[in-house]
Amino acid sequence: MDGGRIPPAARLPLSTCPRFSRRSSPGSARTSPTGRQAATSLAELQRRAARAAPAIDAEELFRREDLSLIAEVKRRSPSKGDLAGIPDPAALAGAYAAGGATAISVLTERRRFGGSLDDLDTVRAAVDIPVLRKDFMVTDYQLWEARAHGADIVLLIVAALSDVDLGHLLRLAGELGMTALVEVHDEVETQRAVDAGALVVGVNARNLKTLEVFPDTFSRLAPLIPPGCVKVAESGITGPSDAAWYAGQGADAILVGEALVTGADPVLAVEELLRQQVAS
Ligand SMILES: O=P(O)(O)OC[C@@H](O)[C@@H](O)c1c[nH]c2ccccc12
Repeated sequence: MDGGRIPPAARLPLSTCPRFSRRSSPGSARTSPTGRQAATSLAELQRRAARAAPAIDAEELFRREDLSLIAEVKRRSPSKGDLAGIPDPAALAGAYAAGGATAISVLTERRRFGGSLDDLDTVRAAVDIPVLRKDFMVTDYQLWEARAHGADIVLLIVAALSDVDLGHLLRLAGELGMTALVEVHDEVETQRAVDAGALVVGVNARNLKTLEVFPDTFSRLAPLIPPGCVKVAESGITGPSDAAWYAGQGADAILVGEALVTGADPVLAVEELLRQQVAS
């Protein structure tokens, strides 16, 4: 796949995916993928990736724990607007790690989520657990960029990718030593993820079109995911009882953003999520 090629946009609503938005945002040339690509060549990123510390094997860590927690650094979301200022992403990530999080997810998309690659750098420098670059990853360039900035995990959203591109990016992530969290929303996407060879499948309970959360999505799709895969429940997890419920439904990991960035004490919140009792 050509690093600069724009994939079919039709499957993801424009409101959710900034890359496909028709509105141009002033002053974004440096922060948009094409702007960054003009400033830093792929060859330069590849040199930086070669110098970066090797990626941590997050997939293996997810398999080791009863329930792993991926704790998210997220300032804003399209569904909720402003969530938290997060003036010190390093401190927040450090708190998550101190509470026992298995990995940290960092939103790097700017316009809708208020994130940046600077946030990724800051968090990477602050913690020694795996870091997920959370963005709409559709090109080789973005994967190399993630690795050059020290990411261990990348998000691949099935709804945003053709089968060919999904398979290609999954392979490239593996070649770069990174774990791919392959995100699905329905039965068809789950089958596509499995067919592509995904080993870590994230079930996002948030409907991409309406942005509503449907917690039953995980229990509906989990049986379609082969037992050898790591199953991650994503979105709308508000506290320990939700964590317990997902653990009881067979989730190996949960991904939590809003509840952690809006809470008072992130160390305690992470500890409580992980102390959950599996609901019988
Ligand atoms: O803040 P929540 O409801 O706990 O959700 C976290 C995470 O699942 C959500 O941020 C997310 C899941 N998939 C995404 C894709 C892009 C941006 C964000 C996301």
